[in-house]
Amino acid sequence: MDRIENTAVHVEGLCMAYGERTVLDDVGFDVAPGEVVALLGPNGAGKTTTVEIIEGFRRRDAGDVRVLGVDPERGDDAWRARIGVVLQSWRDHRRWRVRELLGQLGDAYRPYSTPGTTRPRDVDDLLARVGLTDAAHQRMSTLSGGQRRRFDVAVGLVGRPDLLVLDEPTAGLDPAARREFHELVHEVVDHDGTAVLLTTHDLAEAETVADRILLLAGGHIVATGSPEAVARDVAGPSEVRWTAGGTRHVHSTHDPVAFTRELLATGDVDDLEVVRASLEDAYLEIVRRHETDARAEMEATR
Ligand SMILES: Nc1ncnc2c1ncn2[C@@H]1O[C@H](COP(=O)(O)OP(=O)(O)OP(=O)(O)O)[C@@H](O)[C@H]1O
Repeated sequence: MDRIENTAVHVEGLCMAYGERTVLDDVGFDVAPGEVVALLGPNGAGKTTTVEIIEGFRRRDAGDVRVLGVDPERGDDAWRARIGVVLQSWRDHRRWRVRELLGQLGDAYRPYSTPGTTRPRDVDDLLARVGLTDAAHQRMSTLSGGQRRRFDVAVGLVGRPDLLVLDEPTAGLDPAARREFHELVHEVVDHDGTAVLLTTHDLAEAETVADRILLLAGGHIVATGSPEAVARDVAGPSEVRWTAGGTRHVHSTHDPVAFTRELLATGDVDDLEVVRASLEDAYLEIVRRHETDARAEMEATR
């Protein structure tokens, strides 16, 4: 029990259907404090459904879910104050000005300050961190899509959450804003020990920010591990490419470190490159395998 109490998110045997359509079938995973976990999967795989259940916005059909030790269906305001949420689309408060609205939303967290955790975060500092200082006095209705997304991330962080749940946080952000967001995630994790659960379709993003990925397909978690481990296990060997005496060589290996060490010991290498299997290769392969299996199962039951 202690293990579950100390886990930021604990999900076990989670099932969810919309009418006849089963979306989640016996899903289980944990997120530890200070861990960044990316939930991946094709369109309609059930990522948003999963995060909405965790946020307490959607009732599940079955399974055990604990978020910061509490069942989200029974979470009170003090529990909610410890969770930062960035939804897929949040289009309201058009007439408010940016700084004013963030300050107002932040004030709701004030009663939940503790001796070790000052709530809310300083609004001007947060606006600077998400790149909205220059837009601080603009009305919400005048923000661009990307600025609006930066604001959404600020809303998720303003209460200095113990758990931050983000649904496609960087959709619509330009590459610079995307990189700033990744740095911000690393900072809140390192500084505050925040646990982060995010959904994304951007596999490079998952590789950059996540300690661990969960790949959801056909209602199940079909792969889990560090991005490197999943890529290595599924997508096959790495390629070592090198030049020696003016000649190019290529060798496929599951252990590029050992191979490279031996190669360098020969002393005859002018140029060296290791091309690892990418998470994208692994993702496409897992989803393809899963879809083939699901089709075969459907045909067998006809
Ligand atoms: N309120 C609802 N009522 C009925 N069906 C729903 C509802 N919400 C989601 N669904 C269906 O459940 C499935 C999973 O949807 P969900 O939004 O959780 O997937 P997702 O993995 O987040 O997809 P995407 O990557 O497209 O955002 C989809 O087939 C969707 O059409």
